[in-house]
Amino acid sequence: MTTFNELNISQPIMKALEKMGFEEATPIQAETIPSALEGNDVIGQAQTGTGKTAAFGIPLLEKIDSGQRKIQALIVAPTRELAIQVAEEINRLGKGKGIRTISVFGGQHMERQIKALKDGPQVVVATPGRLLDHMRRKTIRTDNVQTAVLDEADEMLNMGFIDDIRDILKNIPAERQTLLFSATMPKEIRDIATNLMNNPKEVKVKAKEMTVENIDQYFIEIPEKHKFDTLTNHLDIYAPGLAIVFARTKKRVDEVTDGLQTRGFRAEGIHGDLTQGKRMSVLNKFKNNRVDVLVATDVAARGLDISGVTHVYNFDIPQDPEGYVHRIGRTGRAGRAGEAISFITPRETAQLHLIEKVTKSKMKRMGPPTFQEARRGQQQAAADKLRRTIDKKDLQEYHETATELLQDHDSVTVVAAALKMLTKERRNAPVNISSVQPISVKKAQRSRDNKGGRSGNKKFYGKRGQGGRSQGGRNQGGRNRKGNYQKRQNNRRPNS
Ligand SMILES: Nc1ncnc2c1ncn2[C@@H]1O[C@H](COP(=O)(O)OP(=O)(O)OP(=O)(O)O)[C@@H](O)[C@H]1O
Ligand SMILES: [Mg+2]
Repeated sequence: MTTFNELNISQPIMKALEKMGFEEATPIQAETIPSALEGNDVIGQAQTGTGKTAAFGIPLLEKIDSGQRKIQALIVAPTRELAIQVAEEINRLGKGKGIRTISVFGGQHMERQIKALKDGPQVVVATPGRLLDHMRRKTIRTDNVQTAVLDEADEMLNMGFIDDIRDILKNIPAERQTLLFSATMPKEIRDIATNLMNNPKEVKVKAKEMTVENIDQYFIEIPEKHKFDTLTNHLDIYAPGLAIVFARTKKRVDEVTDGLQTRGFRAEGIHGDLTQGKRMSVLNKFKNNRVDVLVATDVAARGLDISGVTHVYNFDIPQDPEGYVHRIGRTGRAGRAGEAISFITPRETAQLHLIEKVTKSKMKRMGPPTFQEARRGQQQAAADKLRRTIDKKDLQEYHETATELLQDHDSVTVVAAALKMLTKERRNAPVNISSVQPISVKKAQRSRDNKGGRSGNKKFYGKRGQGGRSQGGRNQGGRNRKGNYQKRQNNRRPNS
């Protein structure tokens, strides 16, 4: 256990940490902060939800001269919502030191961003495409940048973003400190990373599995055409707090969302074809519990820190193991428990095994829940409602009517009627989801075996998403909480 005190952190930042409820440093923070404070380049790898943001945020903030209203640190993140979220956390950490952090990303008015940039923030968090735009327009000047950070580094150095990242780094003074963080770092990507850095220290928090151990992982083997009913049955039985459902394409996200709404769930979809305004409003509703199920492409797979997510569903199995790690890492954050349920079609069992092998974790088989079990789940939810009402103990004025009812009927019948009225009748309208090809493991495996060469890699990763440019980020979130944590995770690319 390491306290922040032992890490030589300045008073204003210590105060911020206290305010945020951080009592002790997480392992990745304990291991990277001292090295980064010494000025080293660092590659930091630790599981999802283990505080990597503060691990790079604290050292970069310590170096900033808040009297100077010039950009001194640049953080690059793959999606807009993540850029927003990271900026929020860095702002919280740096506020007491008078440091201002803003985010800039595609899909937002340039003029508005230029105005914010003129205000003299010392830290800018950006998606790559928009950052390059600002660099070309000289609305972002890099002469005073001392620290460059790639959050979700393996994603940023992947096919979609690598060219932009090279251009960005070329424009930042060579004496800079470079910090790279992610829950996953495939070897071939690490090699690329090392070339862009100055003798980096590699810190990998040791963990048995790549995934977080407090996430219970399950798989359900089912044919494609039964996925949707299985999903709604499962949601009924286990009544998650907040759930994220990952689907492979934007079209499937739309279809699953529509289907869930038809069946009475408070669901919304998020993917890269939506306007930025819509993306933000959907995410905000999800964070404020006005939406219970977020259906998403991989645009929501990385980095997002939303408290209250208890279940992650892989409606479609991800294309690579790193993607799996990041997706399921949206739950089980900062030491909390979570569940991940992956739907596997019979032809995708090889992909399941590949994921298990690479992540060194095991998914337990679960039978598909039946409609009867789902009905029972709905009744349980009604019974819970009844129990909560009983607990409130303000039923006096109903006693007389209740007694009358019990004179005419036995108590079980009366309670059964009340339950029937409270049970959410699931509209069982048929829902059709257009089918997709099963994931072929051969392709993924081939490129994995073809280590070393960028071309092999390209083939593998090239599938996901085209063109790295401001695909989009998003998300904010970042809530602080006390105490315990856990870690690790993996990643993939927002093709949405
Ligand atoms: N030392 C700490 N003590 C308690 N909570 C912390 C601590 N450090 C970070 N947190 C909280 O833990 C949560 C996860 O942190 P963060 O988003 O930085 O994780 P991450 O490692 O970047 O995950 P991912 O790999 O998914 O991006 C956040 O809500 C953050 O505020
Ligand atoms: Mg992160």
